[in-house]
Amino acid sequence: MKNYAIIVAGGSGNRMQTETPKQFLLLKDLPVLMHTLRAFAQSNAQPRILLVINKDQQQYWRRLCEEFNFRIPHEIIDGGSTRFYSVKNALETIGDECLVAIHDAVRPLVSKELIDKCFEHAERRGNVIAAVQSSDSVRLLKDNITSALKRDEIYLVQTPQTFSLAILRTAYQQDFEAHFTDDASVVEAAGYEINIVEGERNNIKITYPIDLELAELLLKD
Ligand SMILES: Nc1ccn([C@@H]2O[C@H](COP(=O)(O)OP(=O)(O)OP(=O)(O)O)[C@@H](O)[C@H]2O)c(=O)n1
Ligand SMILES: C[C@](O)(CO)[C@H](O)COP(=O)(O)O
Repeated sequence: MKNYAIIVAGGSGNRMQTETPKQFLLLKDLPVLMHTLRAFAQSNAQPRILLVINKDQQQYWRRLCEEFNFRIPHEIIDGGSTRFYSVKNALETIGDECLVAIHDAVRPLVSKELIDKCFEHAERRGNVIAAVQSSDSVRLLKDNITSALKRDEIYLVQTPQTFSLAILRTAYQQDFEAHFTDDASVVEAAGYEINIVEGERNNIKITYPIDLELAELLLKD
């Protein structure tokens, strides 16, 4: 069975507050997005890579590929108005039954080992997401009152999130809801139980400027 990877890079990076969207910023002299694609290209799973980028940034990305002599094969898909619609656009281009890993372009430190582990678990169990247990104590704020949660029961969700295409197809037929912040929440709302595998502490999401500085420090030479 063929494997696919949907790399979502259709965001505008409002929280990062840089003129250039964060997925194109340089991380150790290479655009963030190229680190991410390289991890997937180096995995044993060897997925076909579908890269979701906003229409008005596609030309810029092609120019970057020339400038950096970036030759990893990938197909470019138009971005949507939210992450949900970006994923949906990519799913519509996949024909055959397969496993699909969905990954944030802005998690460039993902290892090929984690990518492969997610494909292996999804093959056996239908779906799996990478997540790490909270190392901080956590509290819930509701109706102006805070209460402690049991941190052993709290997982911080990462990507890859890997599913059989059949599950994703069903799930992404739903109407968009604001609480669909990742693929697992979409699939869960369609009635599936979500499986977790241990993610990686290094697999950070570049959201704020400090995350890019951290990624520079964490990236192995
Ligand atoms: N319409 C969108 C919105 C987000 N993403 C992608 O989803 C991932 C996670 O989203 P996030 O970190 O929130 O990125 P942005 O939406 O760019 O950031 P912000 O919310 O700060 O604007 C990113 O790789 C982003 O490019 C996408 O493909 N299409
Ligand atoms: C998919 C995700 O990275 C899992 O942690 C996260 O939900 C994306 O959230 P964002 O608000 O779009 O950054």
